[in-house]
Amino acid sequence: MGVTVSSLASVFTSFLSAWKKSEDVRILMLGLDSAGKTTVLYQLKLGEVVSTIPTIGFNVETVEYEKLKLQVWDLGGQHSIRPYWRCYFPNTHGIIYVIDSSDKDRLELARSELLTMLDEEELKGVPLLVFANKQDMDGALGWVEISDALDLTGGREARPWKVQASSAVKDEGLQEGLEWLMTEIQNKD
Ligand SMILES: Nc1nc2c(ncn2[C@@H]2O[C@H](COP(=O)(O)OP(=O)(O)OP(=O)(O)O)[C@@H](O)[C@H]2O)c(=O)[nH]1
Ligand SMILES: [Mg+2]
Repeated sequence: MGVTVSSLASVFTSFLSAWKKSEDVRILMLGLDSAGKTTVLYQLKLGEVVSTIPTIGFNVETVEYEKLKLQVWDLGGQHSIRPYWRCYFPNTHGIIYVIDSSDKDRLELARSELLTMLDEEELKGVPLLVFANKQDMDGALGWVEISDALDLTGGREARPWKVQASSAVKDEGLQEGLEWLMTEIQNKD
């Protein structure tokens, strides 16, 4: 027999990597209501600021990133809708968590909703990008302060994570954050 186990394995590996390249990457975008998720989604998709209303349910859009098609799910963040976030957890490749950096009163709530979500088995090890959004607003906390407040270091978070300063209305920090997330997702495969 001319076919060895190792040559079979290498054919299988190249098949897998070709398949993965063409496969959609599924990104879940979450955060409290009014954090700016829908604004981020359409800034990424269209390169413009759209006028939004609170999302009831979800928006999903295909965002092109290099040669990949990202399927970005933007879920409504209102209190009554948050219990449904979990329905979207399976098969997630990357998480974007959006925080309104000017909403200091709800930073602790944003943190606890994030930690509850990260405890879910289905999201184990999935890379996490946090947008410290609305940096253009007076009095917004900087990304370092947001990062300290979230306190994601330590054993609890066995996943790659990053806090990125952003302004969805000014299109600042979004591409940088997405680039980091995609590198992590691709390194994981
Ligand atoms: N100043 C400023 N305003 C922003 C920014 N991002 C979003 N907003 C505004 O914040 C408000 C809420 O934005 P949305 O994108 O609808 O928020 P959301 O997170 O989708 O909210 P839900 O759908 O209720 O979960 C809108 O008035 C946006 O224009 C930002 O970076 N800076
Ligand atoms: Mg929305």
